Amino acid sequence: MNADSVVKIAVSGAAGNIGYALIPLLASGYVFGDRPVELRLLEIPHALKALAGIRMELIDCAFPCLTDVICTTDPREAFENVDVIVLVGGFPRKQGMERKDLIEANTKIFTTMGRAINDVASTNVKVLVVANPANTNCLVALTEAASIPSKNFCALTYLDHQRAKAQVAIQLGVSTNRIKNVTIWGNHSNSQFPDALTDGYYLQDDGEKVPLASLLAHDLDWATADFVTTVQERGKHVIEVRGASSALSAAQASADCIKTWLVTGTQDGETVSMAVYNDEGYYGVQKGLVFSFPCECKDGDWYVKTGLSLSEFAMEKLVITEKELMEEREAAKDLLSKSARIRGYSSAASTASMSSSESETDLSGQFLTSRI
Ligand SMILES: NC(=O)c1ccc[n+]([C@@H]2O[C@H](COP(=O)([O-])OP(=O)(O)OC[C@H]3O[C@@H](n4cnc5c(N)ncnc54)[C@H](O)[C@@H]3O)[C@@H](O)[C@H]2O)c1
Repeated sequence: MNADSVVKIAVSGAAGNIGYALIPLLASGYVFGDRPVELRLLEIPHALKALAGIRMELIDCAFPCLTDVICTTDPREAFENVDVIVLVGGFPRKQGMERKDLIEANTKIFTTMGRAINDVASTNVKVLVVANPANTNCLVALTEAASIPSKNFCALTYLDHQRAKAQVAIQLGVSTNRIKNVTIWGNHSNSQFPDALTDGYYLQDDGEKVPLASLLAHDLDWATADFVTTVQERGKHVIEVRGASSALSAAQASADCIKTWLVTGTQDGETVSMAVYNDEGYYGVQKGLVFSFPCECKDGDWYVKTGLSLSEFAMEKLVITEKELMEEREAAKDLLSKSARIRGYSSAASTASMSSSESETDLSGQFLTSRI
């Protein structure tokens, strides 16, 4: 990205709870500094009126860097030649809904998103998937966007990463920003493995890195049990207490993920958790899954940190979350089988490709373009 040019950012699900909290972070300069920003806000037709209201509020904020706000129900208009796409819009889990039904509904949406990205986005576009099931939605989108490098995609586990840092900081009675290199492994779901012990450290004033494994040596029961379940179930707990999902922290984590990935990079020796396409079989995890790993970011790219030595306990946890992701991929694959350009995944139907006109009807033809 050219540091002076307008940064064009598309946000799907922009009128939803996370969208409402995320958009000001993108428009205010929090992520991209004083670079001019153009926003393309994508929604489904019934949310278009609410979106028009958000556009009014954005105008009223008088953000100095915000050059334009385009509201649309057409993913092609939203994604054309943008630099960044944040996919927040998805089909919500309803009471009594099976996980496979959730995957089915979202696979349709993310098939459409992926194809639109493929058809109109620049090959340099960077895509962050927030909507759940985030890892598998990301896999579907990058599979369909075959002309865009898979390295340009990631799914959000940065919120889980921040939750893990905060829990360790509370346990040790220290400030959160001193806790580095905790890792969320695997899926953004209850099967994830929040790991403080493998690479985590406490950064002292003098720059010395004290391993969390030694600081928590007398607290291993906590680090391998309570800590893990607290982070895994934090989203559910917030809903119970707040009566609504964790939109504020999810928006903040989305903004911080984009900023670290695309603007600042990680500090030397530091990692953040990002769910990325595993084309290398990192840590023995099956190739072809979008899996959360410890990542370093530099010059707009992520790199999985390799060479960490995982305990037997950690390996067992990785297998659990890997299995869930394989099941999700299997469920999505059945739906993708008509188009199925599944990267790293052999499918008998993988050669038959659906045309983009077919794909538009996939989402019940509900998109209509409307530039407000
Ligand atoms: N990865 C994470 O860490 C994380 C954390 C919290 C929430 N989430 C997920 O983020 C998603 C959004 O959460 P929310 O609280 O904002 O939900 P929300 O229901 O308030 O908003 C979702 C918005 O998406 C829109 N939408 C639905 N289908 C769309 C489509 N095909 N195209 C464009 N927009 C569409 C809806 O109209 C709605 O405005 C959910 O899937 C949620 O589970 C992820």
